[in-house]
Amino acid sequence: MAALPALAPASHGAGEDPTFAELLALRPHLTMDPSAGLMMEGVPLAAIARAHGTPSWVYSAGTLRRRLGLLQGALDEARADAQVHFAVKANPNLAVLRTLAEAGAGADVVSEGELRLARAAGIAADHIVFSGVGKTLAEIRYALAEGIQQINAESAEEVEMISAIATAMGVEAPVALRVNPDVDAKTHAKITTGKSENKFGIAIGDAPALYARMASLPGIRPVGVAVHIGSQITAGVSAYRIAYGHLADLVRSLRAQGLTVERVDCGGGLGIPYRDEPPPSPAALAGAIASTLGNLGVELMVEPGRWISGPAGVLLASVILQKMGAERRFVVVDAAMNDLIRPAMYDAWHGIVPVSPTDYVAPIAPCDVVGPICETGDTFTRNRGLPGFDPGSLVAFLDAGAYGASMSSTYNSRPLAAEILVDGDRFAVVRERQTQEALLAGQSLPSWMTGPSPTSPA
Ligand SMILES: Cc1ncc(COP(=O)(O)O)c(C=O)c1O
Ligand SMILES: N[C@@H](CCCC[NH3+])C(=O)O
Repeated sequence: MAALPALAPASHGAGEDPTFAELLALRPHLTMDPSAGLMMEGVPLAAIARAHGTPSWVYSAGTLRRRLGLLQGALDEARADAQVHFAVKANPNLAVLRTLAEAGAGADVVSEGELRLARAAGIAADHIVFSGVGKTLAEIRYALAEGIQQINAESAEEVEMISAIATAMGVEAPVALRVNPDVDAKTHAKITTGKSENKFGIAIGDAPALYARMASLPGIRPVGVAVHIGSQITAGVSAYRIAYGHLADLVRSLRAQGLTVERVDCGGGLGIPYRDEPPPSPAALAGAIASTLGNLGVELMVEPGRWISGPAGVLLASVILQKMGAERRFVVVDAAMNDLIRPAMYDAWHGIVPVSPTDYVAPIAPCDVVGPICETGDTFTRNRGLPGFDPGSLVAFLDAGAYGASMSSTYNSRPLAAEILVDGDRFAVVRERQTQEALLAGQSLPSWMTGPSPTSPA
């Protein structure tokens, strides 16, 4: 094996990446113990890797509860009295959902699968909102049969579909209209949802006529309006305030038409600091809600995903090897873009910290951290200052509790990673690592193909 060049110490100065200490200081559930190494709550991450292998997603139950409580507290403080509905797409793990449900969260779902998960986690149907731009007939039927709290309709066409299904079922569908306020949330283009060019919601100018139509249709009970302007919003709360202001005007004009508006769904999108972004605080969001919608006498709800679960999770991975390329050092880990796709998809930055205490005192030098997948895009970071790792060293990718496991795939026929919940000094596997057999399961060969059965040993 070619010897690696000596690693020159690299300093983290102003404008550079945050240091390990800075990253950990902002994530109180992660601490560096001089003998046990990186801990999540009371559990050494090395013990989890020993017991259950890598790559593994590890979630802090305490952090889930704490962040839900902080958000709820900020809303209460601002007198924005809103129900918190966790956006299940951010983290659909059953144990995560149960943790949040026990702490009082409802759910925002976008598919029958998410609805079933939320119900299985113990969230009552009348605490669940069904969002999404393309719900199928079967999904709408299922949601109504469950007794869902609210369906957020996103088009005139969908309103007609819901009316027909509800009428045939002999039920009344509680429907809110998701409007598109044409507001720029100043986030990544792939995750902005409130601009007129985006596929989401109906143009706010078309809302009064459609809401009136909803009131005249059989099988529909118009309950209110909804908005969601994008995700990972870190440019302050001014876009929220503008969107909510439009929503408040809409509520007033609907009421002036004699229509009933009971509820306003304020959406999600509150960002988190992955690197050094200044995120809007829950208090600022709560203030924006209270100042625009607070005196309308409507029930309020919010649908955050990332803000609650993102910081609560890490992706724990092992270094397979280090190699020197022609130009740079590559740290090859056993996690890949099939596990955490955010860097490949959005050029997202995730903190990467070592687990072993010795790696905290070793000199650091720039490297690229990559996975084993056969794509150059399978790169978690470029030019990151990290120590020289021995094979088997553990690293943790931070803020992987939202849009991590939920967006993972089996690309390159890599099994889905295990998921583990930490609560105090306990930890448990809450989703088993997918087996190699499971990867093959469900596949079959057509009758005209000959040869050995795919499930018999070669
Ligand atoms: C309708 C809806 N609500 C809530 C969310 C949750 O977003 P976030 O995780 O950014 O809070 C999303 C995703 O952006 C969404 O599409
Ligand atoms: N999946 C995206 C966010 C999209 C939110 C979905 N509404 C991310 O990882 O940042």
